[in-house]
Amino acid sequence: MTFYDLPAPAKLNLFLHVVGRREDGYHLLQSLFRLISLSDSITIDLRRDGRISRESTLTEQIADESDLVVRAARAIQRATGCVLGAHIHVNKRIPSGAGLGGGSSDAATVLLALNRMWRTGLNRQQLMAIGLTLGADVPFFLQGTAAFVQGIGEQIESVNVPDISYLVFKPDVHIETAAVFTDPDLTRDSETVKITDFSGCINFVGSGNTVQNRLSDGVIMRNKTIWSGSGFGKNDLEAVVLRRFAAVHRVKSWLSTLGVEARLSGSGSCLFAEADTPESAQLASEELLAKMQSGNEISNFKLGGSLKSVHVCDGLQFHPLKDWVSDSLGSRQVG
Ligand SMILES: C[C@](O)(CO)[C@H](O)COP(=O)(O)OP(=O)(O)OC[C@H]1O[C@@H](n2ccc(N)nc2=O)[C@H](O)[C@@H]1O
Ligand SMILES: Nc1ncnc2c1ncn2[C@@H]1O[C@H](COP(=O)(O)OP(=O)(O)OP(=O)(O)O)[C@@H](O)[C@H]1O
Repeated sequence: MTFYDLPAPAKLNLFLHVVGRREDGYHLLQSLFRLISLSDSITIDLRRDGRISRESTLTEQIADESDLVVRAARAIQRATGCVLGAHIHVNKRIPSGAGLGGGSSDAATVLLALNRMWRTGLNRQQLMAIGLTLGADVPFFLQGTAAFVQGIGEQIESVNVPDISYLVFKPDVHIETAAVFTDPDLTRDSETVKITDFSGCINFVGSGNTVQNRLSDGVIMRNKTIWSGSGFGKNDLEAVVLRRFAAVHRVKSWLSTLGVEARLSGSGSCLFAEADTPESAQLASEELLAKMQSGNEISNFKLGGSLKSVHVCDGLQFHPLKDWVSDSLGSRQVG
């Protein structure tokens, strides 16, 4: 049996506030997560010998036991006592060390797929409990919709987000999440917010009542993002990342000189900006890439080689495999 080309979509953190720190050093967050169409693709073959093997196009060399897809498969075997195995092939498209949650999303897709392939019968809550042992973002991917996420990733409330598109800018640097969270200058005491504090901003965009502007140099972008337009939200990790990683700083400044206010996702290195439609996102990306290639010096500022890639993607309302697991409780005991 083979499951072909299963999607593992990336996420963006539309805002990310650090509101405290636990005794074990982990930080308490409040973040609005959404899924985007930039996805890895995973193919899984059933193995009857119980072994878990993998191949991956991830350029970074990591041991099998560190790969989140292997860890996810072993975790579900352990939790259910399943004696079946799998060969997992991961085609990476989501940049890693980028704040897009690619590894966590791969793990979530493997949990959803193996639960079905092996007929282990776990429900969503049970998969989410296993997912949290693998990474803080895994439960979000298993929940499968945009969400207000609190704690270190375990408190998840579904929220409505508008159908808009995104440009995701990948600076030429890989960032380790731990390096950002341990920085002494990190803001750790942002005020806590409630869903009602920001839901108005989301509906404002969803109603089509948006601020869009053709900039004088021809780049069609939302001039005021929903967040800067409303003055709501920020990414508390961004100041540390901009100070420590020159490539991110350069890309952010270059975009800013073009009137594009991009924001960091997660602990970076990716920055994102919003566009009203897929067409305006595509057009903006082409215009920005043309500017980059022309090597223009804009406002006395050089981009240099700091921008590695630009991804045009759509916001997703649902994880494509959301319905692969039941929400009903008590279908199987874990342990
Ligand atoms: C910041 C986010 O990108 C938001 O989506 C994620 O929560 C990060 O999740 P992740 O990449 O899975 O991070 P992990 O591999 O769990 O954590 C790496 C390291 O970052 C720090 N860390 C991570 C998450 C968190 N809430 N507080 C932390 O202090 C810890 O030092 C941890 O050892
Ligand atoms: N399947 C995988 N795909 C990508 N990275 C993986 C995978 N398994 C393990 N890793 C390890 O996890 C590290 C970070 O992965 P990933 O790119 O998913 O996180 P990130 O970009 O920091 O996103 P976030 O912090 O938002 O979760 C990688 O550098 C790699 O060492």
